Amino acid sequence: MQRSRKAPGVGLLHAPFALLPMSFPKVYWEQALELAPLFNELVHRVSLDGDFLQQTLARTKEVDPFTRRLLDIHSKMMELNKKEDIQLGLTRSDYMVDGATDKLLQVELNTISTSSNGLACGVSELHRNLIRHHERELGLDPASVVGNTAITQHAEALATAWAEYNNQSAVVLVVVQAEERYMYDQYWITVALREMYGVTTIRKTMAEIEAEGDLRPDGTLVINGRPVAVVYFRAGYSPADYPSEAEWRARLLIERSSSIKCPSIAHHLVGTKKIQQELAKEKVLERFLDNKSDIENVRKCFAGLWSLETDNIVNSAIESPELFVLKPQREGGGNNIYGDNLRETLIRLRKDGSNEIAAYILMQRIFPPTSPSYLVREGTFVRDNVVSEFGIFGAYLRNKDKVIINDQCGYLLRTKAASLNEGGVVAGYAFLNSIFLT
Ligand SMILES: N[C@H](CCC(=O)N[C@@H](CS)C(=O)NCCC(=O)O)C(=O)O
Ligand SMILES: [Mg+2]
Repeated sequence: MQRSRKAPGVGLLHAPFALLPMSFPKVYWEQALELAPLFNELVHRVSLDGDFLQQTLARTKEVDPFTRRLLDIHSKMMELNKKEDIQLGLTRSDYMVDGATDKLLQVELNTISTSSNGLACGVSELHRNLIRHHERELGLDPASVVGNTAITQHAEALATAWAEYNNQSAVVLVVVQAEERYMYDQYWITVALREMYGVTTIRKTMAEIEAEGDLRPDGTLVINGRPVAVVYFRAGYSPADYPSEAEWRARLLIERSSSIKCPSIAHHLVGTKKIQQELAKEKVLERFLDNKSDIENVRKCFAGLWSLETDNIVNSAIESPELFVLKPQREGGGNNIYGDNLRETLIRLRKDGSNEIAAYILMQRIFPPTSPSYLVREGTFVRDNVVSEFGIFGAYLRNKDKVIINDQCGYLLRTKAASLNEGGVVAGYAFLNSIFLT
């Protein structure tokens, strides 16, 4: 409808969901839970190493204007020697079970706008109700559907960060897209913030922040007279979020402020695919994590990750493109390259000999086991053979040397037709799902 995506309550459509929960082996659930605080700590440590971020992304910077703009803001903060005493990271580490080896492999680590934290809770409640309602026919135990703590734990992390900022009249600023199909996912978090913690949130686009935001001499970010304690980015992760210089000025204004950024520019950069690929190289984890078994546990969930500088890998990807995924430094779903398109892109990049290869990474394609499912979209269902991607949200809050929160904070299961390459709910491919442990 005309004003849907702008005005709440107009032109509602239910989010796509799988009709019944998916059985998920407890061993993988526990492994992913154990990894959450390790990835939180890893993201934090890497975000502090500005030179590592700049050097690893230096070649990408030459060919990818979006990443270059992010890096420019990051280097400005380094020049200013800007310190972020209070750091809040709300991340999500996404995994797939590799059918060939039964290993849980990380697809990627998201460090900005990790969404569906709201809707994911709704799906597990919906599944519980359905199973309770049809207990006889289904023969499933409603209590076996794993509850989702994502709303309450995200609200708790944001409220605790707000309290650390220690200004009673301050607000949480939610940075949103001008047209947002997913606004109800966001609302669950902001309603919980108000009702559970009495914390006020305001929703602004980057353009509105540029127009209405100011920095006080002490660094306080003020929007319409309200000091901002926390900036919660639910936009700003894609070039589409920066249609003009105004949005880039807004990002810089936020970074220069004393507000707690979720994420800071450094935290944001840690979530790029190039950094993911660099961290998978020999001995790199040892730079950031101390404990041997932690390093072991993180490393064993890494899939194959390569830059395009390694000829033999590019050759095998050209020969069998179906075993790889070609990834640009983009977030939000729908950006990855598969199959024949992957082969053609690699051949073109090789022929051009251009350094555009630094804009991409190659990743081992993971083939999870398939199972039947009923997928519900716009009130109708289809039965299909599906695969799923399992994400654990992470919350990390630190004030100088004090780690206040370092925990998992809920889960997201996304299910899609096994025949599809791309995933993503907002991107229009995947369906929200929940799990029962087996
Ligand atoms: N509109 C933005 C959507 C933000 C977004 O797409 N985030 C990516 C990671 S960057 C993500 O977490 N996707 C999980 C849900 C999916 O599969 O679509 C919001 O509400 O914040
Ligand atoms: Mg992502």
